[in-house]
Amino acid sequence: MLHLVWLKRDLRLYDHAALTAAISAVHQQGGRLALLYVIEPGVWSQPDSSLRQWQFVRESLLDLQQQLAQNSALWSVAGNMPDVLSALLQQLEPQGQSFTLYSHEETGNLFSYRRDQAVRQWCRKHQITWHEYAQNGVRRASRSRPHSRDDWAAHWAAFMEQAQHAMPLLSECPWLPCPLPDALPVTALPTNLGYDQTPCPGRQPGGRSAALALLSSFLHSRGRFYRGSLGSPLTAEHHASRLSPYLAWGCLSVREVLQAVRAAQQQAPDTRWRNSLAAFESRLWWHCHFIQKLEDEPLQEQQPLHPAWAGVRQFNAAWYAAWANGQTGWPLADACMKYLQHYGWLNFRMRAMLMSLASYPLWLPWQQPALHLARWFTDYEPGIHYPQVQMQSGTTGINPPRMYNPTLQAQKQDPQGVFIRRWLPQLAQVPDSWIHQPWGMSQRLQAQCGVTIGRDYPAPLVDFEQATRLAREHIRQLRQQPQYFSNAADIGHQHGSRKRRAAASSRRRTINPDQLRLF
Ligand SMILES: Cc1cc2nc3c(=O)[nH]c(=O)nc-3n(C[C@H](O)[C@H](O)[C@H](O)COP(=O)(O)OP(=O)(O)OC[C@H]3O[C@@H](n4cnc5c(N)ncnc54)[C@H](O)[C@@H]3O)c2cc1C
Repeated sequence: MLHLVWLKRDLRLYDHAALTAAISAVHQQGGRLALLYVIEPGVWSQPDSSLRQWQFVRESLLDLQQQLAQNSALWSVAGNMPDVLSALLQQLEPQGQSFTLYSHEETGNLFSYRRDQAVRQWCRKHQITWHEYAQNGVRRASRSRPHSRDDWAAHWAAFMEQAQHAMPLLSECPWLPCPLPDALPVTALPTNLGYDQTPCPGRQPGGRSAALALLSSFLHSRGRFYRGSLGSPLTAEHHASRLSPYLAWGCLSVREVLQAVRAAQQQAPDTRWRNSLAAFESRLWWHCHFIQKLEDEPLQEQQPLHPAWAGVRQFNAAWYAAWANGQTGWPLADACMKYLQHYGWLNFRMRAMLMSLASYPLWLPWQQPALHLARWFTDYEPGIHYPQVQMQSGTTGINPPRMYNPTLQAQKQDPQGVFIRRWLPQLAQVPDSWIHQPWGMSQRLQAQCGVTIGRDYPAPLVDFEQATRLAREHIRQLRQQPQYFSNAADIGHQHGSRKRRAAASSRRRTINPDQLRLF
């Protein structure tokens, strides 16, 4: 019997529930072990995939290969997962052999959701057992345990307190060399997969070794200034943990990071440091809280959570292209888009601002902007991404709309225009007093600074005040639909965090309409 561990978004060996279970089955039942990574053309041709994500995954696999003992078996095979499994069974059956499949549960995009359904069907048809394990605080509903958010926080806390799975003694495992003729050594993996091929010269390197170094630098030095540094793209670059791609692709487990943070908190030399680490810990709770939303409603990738929002906004190809290429005329937004293109990462507040600008003043449907950001995020995590996108574009019905004013944000987060000038060199000579609103400069001043607005740098696509007034009016009308607030109450009941206990008790009956009118 072969015990086959299918690696997906869990590119590590440590704290790996599926690997631990497979090894324990080998010890108890006998048989051999292998790790499988499938390069699925379906995954890498999805419009949310990109070269930068693939490069990160490829580096993570190379790093993982280095951690394996010499004789161990990491198979990498290209193909659709059910076809790969069929080919494997064909090789094993003539020798009277079969296999058991082990993996983590994945809350991925709709493609991976349907792929997993196909794999489940395939396993049933061929009488192959597939064991799946949770890898974070997300809870999968089943017939015996229907979805409920009521005791979710307790479930999350219990999962995070469990002991981590130890690093297995790999040299003692009986590995099975790959019997599939078209398997590739990890060193020969393709180099250029992904739908979007935009280069990303500042991308974070993939792999657990890089992840551990980053975690250590965060816990022991950078993390001290975490709190208070997250809003500005200038400070967040250094003091945010930057662990997101390593969590998204599973080079680190959320549990190991959380337990490391708690240990560091015990030793933190001062209150500032302790508070920063506590703030960081709360983000790890959000991580799972958001992924749970997509787990419970996979169609969120395509449809608004609140049905009243379906088909409300109009696509404007020229405005979308300007937004996606950093040509909106709002300097901080454009600088952020250039920065994201270069680094594959952006701090939370600026992600929220970009999404909000697409959704309110530009009134674009969220789906295209969501795909654009997904492709450019090396840390693309569907379970965080789509619920965040829907939250920032107001389509959940349960979050008050946040219309980030790009000029006010720029004045606050980049008061001297250091970030703006770095990413928009055509504005390098613009004085501080105009750097956040260069369209207001006189012709003479423009000539003095060597920039012509409308030629070297665009004027804003729309007047922000006017456009957001219109957006508010659209929203006001939507909320007059008879079912609007009762639908919102149901959504709150299904996806709400239950963090505010007092509000939670009445949530089933109604959501306070005033809360939704706060903007
Ligand atoms: C429109 C939009 C899309 C987003 N898409 C993604 C995505 O695809 N992948 C992704 O990892 N994050 C996403 N985020 C959340 C957040 O912006 C990033 O997690 C964060 O900027 C990553 O940087 P960091 O690791 O330094 O974060 P830190 O502040 O150091 O946080 C540590 C970890 O906590 C989690 N986390 C932090 N903030 C949030 C949050 N607001 N919601 C949920 N989890 C959070 C992440 O796993 C993060 O790595 C999105 C936010 C917005 C507004």
